[in-house]
Amino acid sequence: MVAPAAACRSPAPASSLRRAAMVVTRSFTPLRLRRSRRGALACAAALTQDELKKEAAWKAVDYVESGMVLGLGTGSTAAFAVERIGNLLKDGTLKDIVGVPTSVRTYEQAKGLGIPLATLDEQPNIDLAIDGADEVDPNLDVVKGRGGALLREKMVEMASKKFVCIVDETKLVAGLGGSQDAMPVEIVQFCWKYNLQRLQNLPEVSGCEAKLRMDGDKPYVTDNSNYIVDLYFKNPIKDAHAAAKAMEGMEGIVDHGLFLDMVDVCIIAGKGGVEVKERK
Ligand SMILES: O=C[C@H](O)[C@H](O)[C@H](O)COP(=O)(O)O
Repeated sequence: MVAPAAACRSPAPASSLRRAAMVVTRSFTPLRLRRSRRGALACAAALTQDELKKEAAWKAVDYVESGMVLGLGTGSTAAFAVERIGNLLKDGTLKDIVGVPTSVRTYEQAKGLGIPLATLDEQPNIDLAIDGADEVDPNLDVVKGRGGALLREKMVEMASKKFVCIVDETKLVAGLGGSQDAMPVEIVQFCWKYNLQRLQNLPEVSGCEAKLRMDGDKPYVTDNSNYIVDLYFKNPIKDAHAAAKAMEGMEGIVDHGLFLDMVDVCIIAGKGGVEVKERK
């Protein structure tokens, strides 16, 4: 089942960007590990962050149907979804899946699991993308890219009819930038200091500290041969749409980790259970 080209998302019109998304909680499922009331308490308390990530990932795979073209996300949460898809293909529950990986890492994992793969050039119309996030705000706008895969993720997820984001509850923030951890920006290598300075001084992200991401004693290089500047905020970004627009207008900035108006469904696994939130 391949989505028609018209079904792929296009950037939201400027007028709708500042409107708060309507987000509804569609369902709340107690954790799968709960078997009895007594057991439930014991299990929930014992769940690690990785187990919560797996809960969210497995729930997202319920959206996968045979015949779909899938965007395969990157990161520790998405890896659980990729593994699950591989296993369901192996045991015959799923058939005729084609995966479009969002990083070399995910390509290697999916290939190892025997998932048939294609590039975005070969499969530009994706039915469903499943991926993790670093921060999720109440509108289901997210920060992505702490694993360095933001550019390919954004390309694949923009080309997807539906984007299901999977997180554990530690990723929830009141406003993007609020975790006081990195908001990544992918930049060209050429004169990177010039762009780092410009990012640091950009009024729309005022007050941030910009740092070149390192890999040991060398700059970190993305799958696309670019560098990453991580922006650290003391307070949440005031207007994420304005910040995104400002960065998109800068020469040498390839892309940024603000994924706005993109997530259709967010699956959040917490100690109490798994919550499914939908953007309407
Ligand atoms: O570049 C990495 C991706 O955007 C990841 O989806 C994101 O960093 C979340 O990763 P994790 O699931 O490992 O927390």
